[in-house]
Amino acid sequence: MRGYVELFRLGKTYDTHKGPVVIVEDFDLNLERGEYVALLGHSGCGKSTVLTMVAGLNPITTGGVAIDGREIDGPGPDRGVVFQSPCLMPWMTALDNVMLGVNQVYRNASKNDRIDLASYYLNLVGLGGSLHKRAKDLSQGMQQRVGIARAFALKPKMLLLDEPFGMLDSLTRMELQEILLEILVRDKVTTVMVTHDVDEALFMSDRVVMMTNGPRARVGAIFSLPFERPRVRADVLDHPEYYEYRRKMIQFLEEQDHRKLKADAEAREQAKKQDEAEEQQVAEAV
Ligand SMILES: Nc1ncnc2c1ncn2[C@@H]1O[C@H](COP(=O)(O)OP(=O)(O)OP(=O)(O)O)[C@@H](O)[C@H]1O
Repeated sequence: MRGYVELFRLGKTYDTHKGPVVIVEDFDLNLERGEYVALLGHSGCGKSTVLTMVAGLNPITTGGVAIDGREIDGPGPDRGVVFQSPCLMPWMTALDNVMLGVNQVYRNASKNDRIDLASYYLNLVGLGGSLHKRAKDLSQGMQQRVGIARAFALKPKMLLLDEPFGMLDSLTRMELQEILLEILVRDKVTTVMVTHDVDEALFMSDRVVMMTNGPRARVGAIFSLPFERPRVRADVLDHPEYYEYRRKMIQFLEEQDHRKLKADAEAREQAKKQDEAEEQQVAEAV
């Protein structure tokens, strides 16, 4: 199957002081237009590495990414990225922070149209009353709202979210999850979200992609979720299959843990045997 977004045999090798390390290998994934996919896996397995390669912010070592039939070769306005922390210009207002990108992408639009566009998305994320507040005077949750408005205002084909709610308190997190879903569904933006949170993945996504532990991490399992859209949190939590999906995801993560512990123990055993063999050789030589 070829998708609207295709990640084909995507791989990343980082150069480290111990030599090259293959972090992600043969990562294959297809997304339909408007689909929401969560990437879940243990810390350090390579989730952000995959996301930043799709964003064009991290050079791809092997394979590639195509969006709407075109292979990417760097960052572009067709992909909006929201990180855990939004990196705003602190001395600029909420509106001007969003205008920064809008001015670049919509150069030919009139100034009023550009202001209307930026204000529209700031309104949608609940910041209609704070357009002219400086970013440094906004709470963390409000700053993240600006980051989300900034990404949407560029009308991207794809939204890439790297733990976007990770720094927020649980009430703000839930509110922003719902706002984000509302805009995403309306604008039909194809989304990949990196998260550690099984419940967040279940509430937000159409499919959850479980990554195996690195090195050489890849897609280990994919869960297609049966919850209807628009999502209502209480209905999702009450769905008869919610806890079964949750259990399967946690089981997958636990199995990865066991495999890692086993692989670490085998590596230690191997190293010990090698040391013993070397000592034996030295003793025999003497
Ligand atoms: N520039 C780099 N050079 C060398 N190694 C790197 C580099 N960036 C990331 N890594 C390593 O690659 C592995 C995967 O990192 P990555 O941040 O993609 O994982 P992650 O699954 O997103 O982790 P987390 O859930 O903790 O954010 C880690 O072992 C990390 O130390």
